[in-house]
Amino acid sequence: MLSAGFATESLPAACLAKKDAYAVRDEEASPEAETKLAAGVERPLVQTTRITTTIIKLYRFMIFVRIGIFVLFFKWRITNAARMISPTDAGGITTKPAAAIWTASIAGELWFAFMWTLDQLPKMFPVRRAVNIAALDDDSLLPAIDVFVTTADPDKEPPLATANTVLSILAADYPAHKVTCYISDDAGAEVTREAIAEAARFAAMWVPFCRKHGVEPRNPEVYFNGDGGEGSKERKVVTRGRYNGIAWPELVRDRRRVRREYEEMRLRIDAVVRRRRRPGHATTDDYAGVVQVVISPDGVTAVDERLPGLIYVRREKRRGRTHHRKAGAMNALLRASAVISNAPFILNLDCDHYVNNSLALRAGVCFFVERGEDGGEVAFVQFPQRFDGVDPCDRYANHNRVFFDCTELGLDGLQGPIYVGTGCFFRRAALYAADPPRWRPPLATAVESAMFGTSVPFLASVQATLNNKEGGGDAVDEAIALVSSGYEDGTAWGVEIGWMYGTVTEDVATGFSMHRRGWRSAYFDLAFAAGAGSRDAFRGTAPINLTDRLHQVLRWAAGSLEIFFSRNNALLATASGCRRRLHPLQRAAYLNTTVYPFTSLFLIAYLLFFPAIPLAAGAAAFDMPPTATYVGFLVALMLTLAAVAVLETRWSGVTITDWWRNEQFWMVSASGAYLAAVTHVALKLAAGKEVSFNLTSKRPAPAAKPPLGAGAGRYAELYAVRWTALMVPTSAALAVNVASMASAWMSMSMSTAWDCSPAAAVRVVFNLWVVVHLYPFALGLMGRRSKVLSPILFLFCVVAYLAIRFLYLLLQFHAA
Ligand SMILES: O=c1ccn([C@@H]2O[C@H](COP(=O)(O)OP(=O)(O)O[C@H]3O[C@H](CO)[C@@H](O)[C@H](O)[C@H]3O)[C@@H](O)[C@H]2O)c(=O)[nH]1
Ligand SMILES: [Mn+2]
Repeated sequence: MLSAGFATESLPAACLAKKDAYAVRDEEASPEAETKLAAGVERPLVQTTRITTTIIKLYRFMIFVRIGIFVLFFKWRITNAARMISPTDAGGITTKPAAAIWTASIAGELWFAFMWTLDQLPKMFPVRRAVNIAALDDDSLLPAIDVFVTTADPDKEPPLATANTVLSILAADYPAHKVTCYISDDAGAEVTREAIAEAARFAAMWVPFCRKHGVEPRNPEVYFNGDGGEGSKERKVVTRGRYNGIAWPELVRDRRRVRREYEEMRLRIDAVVRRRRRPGHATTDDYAGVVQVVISPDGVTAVDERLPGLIYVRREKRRGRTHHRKAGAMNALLRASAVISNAPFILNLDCDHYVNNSLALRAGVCFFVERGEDGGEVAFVQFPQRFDGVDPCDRYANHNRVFFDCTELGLDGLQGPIYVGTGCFFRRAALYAADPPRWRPPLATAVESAMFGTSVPFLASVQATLNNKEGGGDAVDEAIALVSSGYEDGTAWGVEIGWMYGTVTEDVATGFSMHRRGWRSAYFDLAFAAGAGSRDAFRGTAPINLTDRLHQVLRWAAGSLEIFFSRNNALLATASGCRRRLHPLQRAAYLNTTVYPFTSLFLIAYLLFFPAIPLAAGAAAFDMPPTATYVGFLVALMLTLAAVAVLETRWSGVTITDWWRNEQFWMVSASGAYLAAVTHVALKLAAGKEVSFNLTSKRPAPAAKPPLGAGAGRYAELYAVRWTALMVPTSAALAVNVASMASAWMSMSMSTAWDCSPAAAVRVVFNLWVVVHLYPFALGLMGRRSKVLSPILFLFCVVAYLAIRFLYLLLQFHAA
């Protein structure tokens, strides 16, 4: 479709001319691509190294070996099936249900193989990034940044935490006059506004303190009261090391003073929150827009130290009007900031994600100021999402290590990782539906109000941005008009421009809309690049409670399917008829992130129906004796799966435990939450029922009374069970597989005839495989009792018994 104000007719021609769209180029980047601010910078700012170890080569090789086995397996399976189902075959299956099961299982196996391949292929060419932050030491070289923080519910997102996030941004190591922080309050809550005002007051003391002593992290709550998850020890060591000498007593003195002030701020915010809880302070979803300058972008505080600008934004909400959740909030901020600071680059943080490494902003802009290989073509830079307060075992795979530390690295080697929300830097022009310089026709015409809306100052700012000029102003009144609920009516907002609407995972859709235009993106793990023991750029909170976690996964899965059934479908979407702008493997990755919930349909058949049939039917009617070929294939597939996994952990540095957690949680969520997501989206397609955005709670739920011997403890959340319908299919699967094992156990001890059935042996192995995957789920269901009863012991007995039994069986089978 249209791209902002550029002659679109010439686009396909331009695409054809650039045949090799995704090869690494060595030609000069177009002059437009250069940020003029950084003309005199020592290059390169960003160093990209492809991982070329022997391990990665083995890894690629094993992927192809496994795909080869898949091909052979399915060839065998399908010819075999055709013969088996054929009614003329004497030894074949004759009953209809058996034939149906046979067919369904082949379909399922094909799907699993397809998904595995989609998952692995984009990881074959990973890269690592390093940045040269020191090269941007001269502050005049740094571009301006607007930081967007979104908050939506003061109950689930405590205002104190939001205030701390804001403080960590204000205190980040970046020239104050080049940072403006915008906070979007989607609850229209007075309490949030007051908390922000308190934060601004305290910032006058906090920011100079951080700068003077170089403290980390610059989130005061974590600095003073942090639970030491990431190492309070480290904090002390580092600070002491740096303050060898006379400055140490001074830090202690300052720290005490600032801490006292911080505690007072905390108390004041607490008081505001309590006041709000009283009746009469209910929030509504109907209120006027507010844009309030809390700290003026060019203001100087009392202590004569400049602070970054801080703007509180409450977009207008009217009953009966859709507000498009986070995407709508981000778009409102995009417009409001355009007429105030109009920085060329934007950082998005959710209200719980604070700046944990004060160099994060400098690291982020390196990618935009760079003009080398990716010069001027990087639309966004995603940072890994790291979390505080996750239980050490990471029972529900909250850290998503395999995604952040493998998949994103792989995609980074293929033009661009996926945008997954908080912790991401953007190029403003890319959000205005502009094409990257390489695809951009030279003629830039007027910015159309039909797309951008009718605000003249805003259109002027868009024009300035697209032409790489500065421009902005302090049009606060105009900003209020820009956050009105009707501004976007009849425009291209959410469709072409800004954050995308129509899905609850606006992040994936928005990143995709940029990639399809030919923009690249980057992934940067600051802590890894800076070496062992370094600080993550940002940190946030994650739901460690099974119920919350399942709801989060449900939302992601439903949002992904919404994208699949939208104009942003990975297979169909093109930009101006140019298919070549997306790398095919990048497309595969997007396909993967949008179809994965369908896995649940097959998985539930495997986990629930297939094991249940012999139990219910009572007879081994459907037991086909597994042929040696079949068992051979199974073993080969399992071995190659393990080999690929081990090699993957070796090149990426993810631990085997992380990988295993990931596998386990995959089964837990695929059997419950994905299934619900498929249902939701089917309902949406059939009956137009919207998928709801269930905000993730950032505060631990009030812990239930601890039983004797088990205190509330640090991870009390982990043991609070709140039943939800999402748990039903998974619980059923767990029950069926345990029952199936139990019945096998019983018949093994009762009859000897059964012992010789290899079909039953295969089934028990499968049951066992399911149960070990669902083990974290079982722990979750047991809640607090899981601490007392130690289900490990119980399961271990079952497993040990079955293993011995199985070995015995095998021996007998071979002897016979
Ligand atoms: O109407 C809304 C709903 C949400 N939000 C904000 O959106 C953010 C993300 O919400 P959260 O409940 O924390 O979702 P998570 O699943 O934890 O977040 C991940 O997934 C989301 C997409 O589902 C992305 O938007 C996030 O950036 C990403 O971190 C929070 O800052 C909210 O305040 C709004 O501003 N308005
Ligand atoms: Mn979140």
